[in-house]
Amino acid sequence: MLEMSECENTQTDSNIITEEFIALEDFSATGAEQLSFSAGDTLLVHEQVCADWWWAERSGCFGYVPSAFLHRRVEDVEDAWQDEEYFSSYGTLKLHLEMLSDRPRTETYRQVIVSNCAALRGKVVMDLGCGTGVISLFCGRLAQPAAVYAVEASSVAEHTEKLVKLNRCDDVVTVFRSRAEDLMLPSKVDVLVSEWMGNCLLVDVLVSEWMGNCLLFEFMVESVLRVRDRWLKDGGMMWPSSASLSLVPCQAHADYSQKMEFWENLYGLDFSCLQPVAREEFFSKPKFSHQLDPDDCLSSPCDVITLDMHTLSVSDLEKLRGEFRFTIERAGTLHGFAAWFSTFFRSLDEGGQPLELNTGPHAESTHWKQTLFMFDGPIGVEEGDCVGGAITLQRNPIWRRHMSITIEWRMKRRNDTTFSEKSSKRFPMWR
Ligand SMILES: NC(=[NH2+])NCCC[C@H]1O[C@@H](n2cnc3c(N)ncnc32)[C@H](O)[C@@H]1O
Repeated sequence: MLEMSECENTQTDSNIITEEFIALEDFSATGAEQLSFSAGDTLLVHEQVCADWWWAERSGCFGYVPSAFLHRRVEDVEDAWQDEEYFSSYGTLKLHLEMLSDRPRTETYRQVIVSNCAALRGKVVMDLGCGTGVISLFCGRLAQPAAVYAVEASSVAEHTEKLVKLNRCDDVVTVFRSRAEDLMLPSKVDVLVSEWMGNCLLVDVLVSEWMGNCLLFEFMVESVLRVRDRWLKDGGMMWPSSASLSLVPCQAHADYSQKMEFWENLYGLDFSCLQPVAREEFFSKPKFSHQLDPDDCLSSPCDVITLDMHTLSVSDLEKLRGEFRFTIERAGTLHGFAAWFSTFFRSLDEGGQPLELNTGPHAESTHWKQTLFMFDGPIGVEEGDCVGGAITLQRNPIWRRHMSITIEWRMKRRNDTTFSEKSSKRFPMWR
């Protein structure tokens, strides 16, 4: 990032304005003339002194701020939710085929309905984001609810109507083609069931063919919470009832070899000057759908963030932080961390056993697989070493389906008494 001194020599770039901007990320001032701020803060920019540094004000304090951390106010950004692209991606069968083909995922929801079928008798259920309606059909065919509201915003809802009739559930299941937040319903519901989870729990990554194979992100959990607050009866059940993000320090020799070491000797030629470019291109963002080999786990995994879906609030989603402390259980190479999620479904029966969908490396593989966060360089580790730190999921204040994940860590070698300096790496998803 440009230093202040270079900036002051470029007065010609100066541009006097008075415009509000939103901070995308936290910024900690490194000098008295700079102004610190947090993600989501509104800053009043008075002068774009040069391309990289602007003179701004926040709550009566003035200082230089890095322009890269700022974005025009959200109302200037059309469609911060990118709903048109998002829902269009679900209008074709491709993504529904992928989800329905995911046996552990779909079978878990079927098991939830089967094991609660007695308690579901006479209940009103909402299936939020029902897609083709498979969960609603499980309810209609395997239990005797009073009513099932199958809510789907994309055009796949036309097919869902037909599937409900074909499977003789139209006496119980009603399809609403609507964004769930915009619904007007005849009654509140006893159970709100939804399959909203994503690769890093909160954000699912879609390859949008509608948008020319560009990546799109879901952030469906906000819709689930808003609908819960409006339509779930007091004491009603959320399925999943809770969700947790798990993390483990891991090896990734294949990825490091194929993307980094690859350039060292290419047909007898030295391409190693491309390694910094490769690092930026391949390791600066999370690697989704990574199949983590259990033998590449260097420690036992731990749950770093747990969400109680009955009490979690939308504002909690802006920034979620979890701490971790791993003891390395066998010598190896620490290439980074792998993450995945688990969801839990409380029983409607008092004392009934909860059900779990675990998408980790030790469970049957799902379409999400795991997510790999690669460090810039590998770290040799020995049994007994310790890796401590924190993971932060910071939602993008502008692009509401986007977030960034920052991992901070320190190492303590087994014979040392103190931890190393803190290392930190931010992985944007996507802006
Ligand atoms: N686990 C995930 N990563 N996604 C699986 C569920 C996605 C389904 O929910 C629909 N959907 C998503 N958000 C909404 C919403 N707010 N209202 C209605 N349908 C929705 C979406 O169109 C798609 O059919």
